[in-house]
Amino acid sequence: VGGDVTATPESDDNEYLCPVTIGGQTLNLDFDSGSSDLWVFSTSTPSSEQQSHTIYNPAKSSTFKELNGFTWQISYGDGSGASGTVGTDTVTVGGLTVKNQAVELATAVSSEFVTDSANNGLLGLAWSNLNTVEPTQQQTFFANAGPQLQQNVFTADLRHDQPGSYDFGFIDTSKFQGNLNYVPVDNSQGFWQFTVDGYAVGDGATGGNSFSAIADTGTTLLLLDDNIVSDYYSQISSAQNSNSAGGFVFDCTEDVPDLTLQIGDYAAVVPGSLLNFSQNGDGTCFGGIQSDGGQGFAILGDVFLKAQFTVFDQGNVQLGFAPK
Ligand SMILES: O=C(CCCl)NNC1=[NH+]CCN1
Repeated sequence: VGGDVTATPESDDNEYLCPVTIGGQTLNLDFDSGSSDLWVFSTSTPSSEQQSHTIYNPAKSSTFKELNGFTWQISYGDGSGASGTVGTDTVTVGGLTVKNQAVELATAVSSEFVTDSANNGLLGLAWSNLNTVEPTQQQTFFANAGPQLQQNVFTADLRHDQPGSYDFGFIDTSKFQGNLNYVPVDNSQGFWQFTVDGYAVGDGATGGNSFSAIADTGTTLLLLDDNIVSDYYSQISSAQNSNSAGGFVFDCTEDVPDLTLQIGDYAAVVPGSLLNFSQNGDGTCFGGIQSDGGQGFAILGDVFLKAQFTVFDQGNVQLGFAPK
């Protein structure tokens, strides 16, 4: 048994939304390999915060069960957050069904979520030890689905300004070129965390120290150590770190170099076209590479993942990458 679901980018590829059916009700959720809670806008969300969101109504689901007294509270790397209560229901993603899946109902959401009306919640795809439900931590959809999958994997094929897909339980070899390159994952912090062995800017030599990174579909950009960020933007003459823009910007007319991350034997190339991320409206453009804020690991978000086909292998605790 497996599932294939379309991942549709919001404007500027800010995030990717996928249809999920919960107790017969379909909502578009942000699939997030950097967190492990499945939460939704619901009838428990204050009406002032519901705005034009699609909400889940547990009272209309014949399979919903309240987990009495259970709560959750999450904060994300970008400072956004949400909290609420918990129940279980039948959850279906691309034809793959999990019964008695923990579904977290938002009773409070931060402004980033209120104003993002296309996003009706998140489906966490990191490891279950990151789940925030108390008093009893809950399993992710992918962890619960594992036993019924032919291969205990899910894959991500995110694309620039066009629909991509997530597949659960199988690897579609038509979605990538050549062979998959696997690296071991350290899931002790709950992330899809692995080691990057070096980097190169443009057609320069590969150098630098090895560093830790997480594969995170829930983060928009490619967040790296400040030294690498400075080295990269030193190659773009008009680049500057703009407080008002919130990061590095450069003239939109500039030729933007590729970035290559050396992952074991695999040279993961992120083309310059993806690194000129968005227009600021004043002739400057916002870079797809920005600082990771010095938190000790890099965050390889959608800007990186758009350039690779990625296998999240729960069975063997490893990640696989291939060009597309
Ligand atoms: O929170 C993180 C970073 C973990 Cl280090 N990624 N997931 C996410 N979801 C919404 C915004 N960001």
